[in-house]
Amino acid sequence: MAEKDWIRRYFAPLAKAPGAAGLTDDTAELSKGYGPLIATVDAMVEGVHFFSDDPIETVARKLVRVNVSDILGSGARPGEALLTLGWPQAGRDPGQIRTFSDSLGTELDRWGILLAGGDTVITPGGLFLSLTLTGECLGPAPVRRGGGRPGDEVWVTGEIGAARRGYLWKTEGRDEARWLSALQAPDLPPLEAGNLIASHASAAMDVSDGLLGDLASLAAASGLAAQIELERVPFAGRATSLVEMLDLASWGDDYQLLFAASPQSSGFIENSGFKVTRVGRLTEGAGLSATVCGKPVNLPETLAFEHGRVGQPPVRS
Ligand SMILES: Nc1ncnc2c1ncn2[C@@H]1O[C@H](COP(=O)(O)OP(=O)(O)OP(=O)(O)O)[C@@H](O)[C@H]1O
Ligand SMILES: Cc1ncc(C[n+]2csc(CCOP(=O)(O)O)c2C)c(N)n1
Ligand SMILES: [Mg+2]
Repeated sequence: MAEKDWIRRYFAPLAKAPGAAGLTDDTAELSKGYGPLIATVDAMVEGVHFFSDDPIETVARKLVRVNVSDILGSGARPGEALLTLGWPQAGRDPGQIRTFSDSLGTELDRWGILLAGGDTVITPGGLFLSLTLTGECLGPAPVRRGGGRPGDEVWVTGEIGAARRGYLWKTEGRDEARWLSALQAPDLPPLEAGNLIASHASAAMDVSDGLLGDLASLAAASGLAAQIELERVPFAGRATSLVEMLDLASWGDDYQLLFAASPQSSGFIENSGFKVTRVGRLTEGAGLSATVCGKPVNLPETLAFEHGRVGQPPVRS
């Protein structure tokens, strides 16, 4: 079996988008709902975003989720997807493509996403994946990082740092095995989080690179300063020291949602039906400052994951 058979057998059955043309044409016609149409793309590379021995099922799940978080964080509902699959020419059984497509199909269904098309290639390197995902805004426009106002409260969904704990377990045998699942396929807030953000957030984004760095980005985009109260952050497990808090809050791979909202919305947000925690606020000024129980803390220079930065851990498999 090769490219054409993989597409026909494994991906065509998933291509439920009305404009997918059964994956037999050059282009897909994308659907547009009532709200503005948005798109995001996130790639995943073996040894950079996942380990070579991660189950192919979780690689498929993570690929979908890292994109869904961007759509929810814009106050939108996921729509249609385009998949790029770069399969290694050696070292990985092509029989895994079937398992990958089964898991991908289940995960796309879970979020109501319809596959519209994609591309399949062989690569001399490791497994490479990229998903492009559209979304339909639930409000009149996407919620941007830059809409925050002075006095807005800052909220985060779910927990922060579970994937970091999974990585420490995998690479150093530190922490507990139970966190590995969060590294392999992050837990996301539910679809309703997109509605909450559309209705109440002045600014929002997903937390992919690290809570502290991402909050600094949101504040900068809004032309404001941000203050974070670290003892309020819903860390996965118990963070017992400042060093641990800073580590969990600056590593990334969380895919939770970070947003700013007027204090008038706080009652509604607290009763959203899923986990959302107030962690800080936006003020006039610039930059990020942090406190623990009211005491200012010094923040490290590096607050987020960044590809290509000197000092980033080496690519590993
Ligand atoms: N190679 C590229 N070409 C065009 N636009 C890009 C490219 N890389 C990033 N961008 C754009 O830059 C902006 C920021 O991208 P970035 O990947 O940092 O977003 P993010 O959601 O925080 O990322 P990630 O989920 O990958 O951590 C987005 O608008 C994105 O579309
Ligand atoms: C094998 C392996 N090594 C390192 C990491 C850590 N990691 C990789 S990308 C990223 C941030 C988001 O990336 P992007 O900006 O591409 O969305 C993080 C925290 C991992 N998950 N697996
Ligand atoms: Mg993002």
